[in-house]
Amino acid sequence: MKPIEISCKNVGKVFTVAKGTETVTALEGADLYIKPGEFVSLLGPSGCGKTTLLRLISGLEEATSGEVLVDGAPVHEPHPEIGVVFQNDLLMPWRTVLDNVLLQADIRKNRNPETRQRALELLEYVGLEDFSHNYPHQLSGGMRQRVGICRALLHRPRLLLMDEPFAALDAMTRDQMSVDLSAVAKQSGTTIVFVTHSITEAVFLSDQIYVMSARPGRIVADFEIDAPKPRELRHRQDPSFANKVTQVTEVFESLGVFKGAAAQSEGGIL
Ligand SMILES: Nc1ncnc2c1ncn2[C@@H]1O[C@H](COP(=O)(O)OP(=O)(O)OP(=O)(O)O)[C@@H](O)[C@H]1O
Repeated sequence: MKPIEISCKNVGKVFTVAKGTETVTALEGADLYIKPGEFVSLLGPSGCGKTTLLRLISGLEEATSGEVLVDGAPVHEPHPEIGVVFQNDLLMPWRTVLDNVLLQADIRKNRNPETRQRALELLEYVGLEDFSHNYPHQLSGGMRQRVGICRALLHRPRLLLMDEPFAALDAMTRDQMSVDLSAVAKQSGTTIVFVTHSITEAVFLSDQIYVMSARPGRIVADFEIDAPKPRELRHRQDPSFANKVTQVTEVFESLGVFKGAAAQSEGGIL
């Protein structure tokens, strides 16, 4: 499995809305490069075009300007070797955990002893070996997201796209999922593009962070994180981690996404 390489050159996306009478510029002049096997986060405020950029990379949506290249070739349709994990786990409630993981095998018509074995191994890897015959409603939110990750990894995707996969989880589960994902990323070696609003999550997980401005989304900064992987929660206490979080936070402050407490206390309506 050779992980996918991605480059976006001056990519823009304009949506036509209101029955064709108005347009929304979701993305403008986005440039980025993702090395094969890299873990990259797209980080930015709500509505800045993170999901749009992810959909352009996946081939589900076409750019209105610029180019999206996957392994050097322009993307015009969904790539077959992609795995996707969304904020909502989208598990099928009538399928068991194992059958949910095997969904991709059923769609690709290759359910066989080998894919079943791989599904069971993936479930064991994420600590769900005792739940393979349970149904989604019998699991916690974190467990369901783990099933979703196993399902996305079943066919050994060369690219894993994750759109705020932990957004609906409580803080402690989210921390554990980050640790688990760091290990999964290292072991699978696949290229991962991860959308998040969380600065600490992005710094914890990524090799590279692309910071996006508010709409129309532009890439305004990028940061390289070269800490060894897989990462553990205690690494968040390292001075280098704190420095990186501060640097990224300062970019958002300079963009006016975050305001200081002094600015907040002006006005006196409380
Ligand atoms: N299919 C669409 N048709 C029209 N406008 C769209 C469409 N998809 C996205 N947009 C608009 O494009 C902009 C960017 O949306 P997008 O979902 O990419 O942002 P985001 O950064 O992922 O947001 P969030 O963090 O809130 O999920 C928004 O203004 C949104 O309303």
